[in-house]
Amino acid sequence: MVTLADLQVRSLGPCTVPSPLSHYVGGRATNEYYVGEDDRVLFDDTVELIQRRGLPLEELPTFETGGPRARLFFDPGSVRVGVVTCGGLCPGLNDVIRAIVMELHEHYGVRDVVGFRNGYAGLVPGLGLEPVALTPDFVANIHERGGTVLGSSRGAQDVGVVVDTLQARGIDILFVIGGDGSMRGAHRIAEEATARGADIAVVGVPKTIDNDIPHIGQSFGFQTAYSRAAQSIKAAKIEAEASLNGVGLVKVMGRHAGFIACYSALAGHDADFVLIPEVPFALDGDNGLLEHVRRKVAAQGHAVLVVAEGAGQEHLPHDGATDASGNARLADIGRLLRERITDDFTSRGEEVLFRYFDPGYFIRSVPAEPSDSVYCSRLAQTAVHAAMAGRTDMVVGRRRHRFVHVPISYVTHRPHHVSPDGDLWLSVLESTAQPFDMR
Ligand SMILES: Nc1ncnc2c1ncn2[C@@H]1O[C@H](COP(=O)(O)OP(=O)(O)OP(=O)(O)O)[C@@H](O)[C@H]1O
Ligand SMILES: O=P(O)(O)OC[C@H]1O[C@](O)(CO)[C@@H](O)[C@@H]1O
Repeated sequence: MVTLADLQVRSLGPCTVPSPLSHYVGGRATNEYYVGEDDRVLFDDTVELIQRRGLPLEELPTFETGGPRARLFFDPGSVRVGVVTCGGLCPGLNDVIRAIVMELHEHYGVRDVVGFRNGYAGLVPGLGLEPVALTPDFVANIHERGGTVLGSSRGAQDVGVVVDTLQARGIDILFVIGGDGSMRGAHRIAEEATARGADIAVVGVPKTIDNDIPHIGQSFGFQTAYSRAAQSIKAAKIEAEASLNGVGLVKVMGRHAGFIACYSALAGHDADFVLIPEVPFALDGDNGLLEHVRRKVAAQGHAVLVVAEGAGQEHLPHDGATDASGNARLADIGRLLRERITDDFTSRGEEVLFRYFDPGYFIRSVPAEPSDSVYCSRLAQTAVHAAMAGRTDMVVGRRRHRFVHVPISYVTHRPHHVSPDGDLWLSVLESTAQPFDMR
């Protein structure tokens, strides 16, 4: 008998290795084309990586190609599917939910899909969070709204209890839409299911507006988020320009990575300073930020700063506080900069008009823009194809225009960072290092 274990993604290993896919339950999707069962993608950046490390050519890592398989592991007529969204919000969550439901319904004829409410908490009995039936009617217009119709949450859940619930409800496939924490949770659920001998496919669609997930190209919702942040920067510019000695500061999200700050600044060319977690900066002294801001205002009459929330943490006291999921609570760099810049001008007897913008929750709660919407749908479709073909413990991603299957462990190690020197290749190397070292 074929089990999920026979069908798993093996992204590490020689590209000549025969596919592990050799037995199937049967069935066909109603798609017009099928991905060859052995199709794998070899990316040139990984070739370069391996060559730099001096590893033999036959160990090149490959990624399984995403797309519909001709033969399925689950019977569309009887498969039961669950969907859950966890962690912080992100534009496009509803698009992903909608596309999962529609793909299952339209292309596979799957009728039994439920949404677990408020993240993994919805898989814990006794909290009054009954799953909701996800039908085409229910999801028809949800993409027009920001947020997630399923709700979300942070905080720890017992993986044993979660798998108990999946088994009790007869769930065969669980789609997890969430960030790195959610993917760690998904991995543990997949492991626990395997340990119990339960054929439950767990497939992730990675999410974060911070865009710091390695191996998947840009994360969905990021483009919408930075486009909106760019509007705040534009507003800061207009306010600062119109004032005598105007200083505009825009604080955006980005705990560990400054992608939103950088891309939103690049989108409008209105920012004079962009501060990101990847680049420490001095506040005081001749080469400190305060002096640079003062000079910029003296030269052009105003200045605009964009700061990612994780930047400049070295200048702030930390109390070790964490959120419900154990993520460190950052100290407020925006407030510190407002105080220090204002004090700096005042202490010199100079006037300053400071305008502070924090579009954080606004930019992540809006509906996805069209390009993100399309991307969400394609990720969701890839996830459905993978799950129906019996893949588990994996996420979907788009690397260099190809939709691929990526083992979860690839995306939970070493977040992707802005490469301050512009060396994208090196940042790929960094984000790739951990999985390779694990071999
Ligand atoms: N290390 C972990 N092991 C198992 N499960 C985890 C782990 N970390 C988080 N989770 C689960 O994933 C859920 C979401 O995690 P978290 O709050 O860190 O958000 P996230 O998925 O990282 O998204 P975001 O990018 O918005 O922070 C938690 O509620 C928890 O159930
Ligand atoms: O306030 P919340 O909901 O915990 O989320 C904030 C965090 O979520 C993120 O957007 C990641 O999803 C971080 O940049 C940010 O610090």
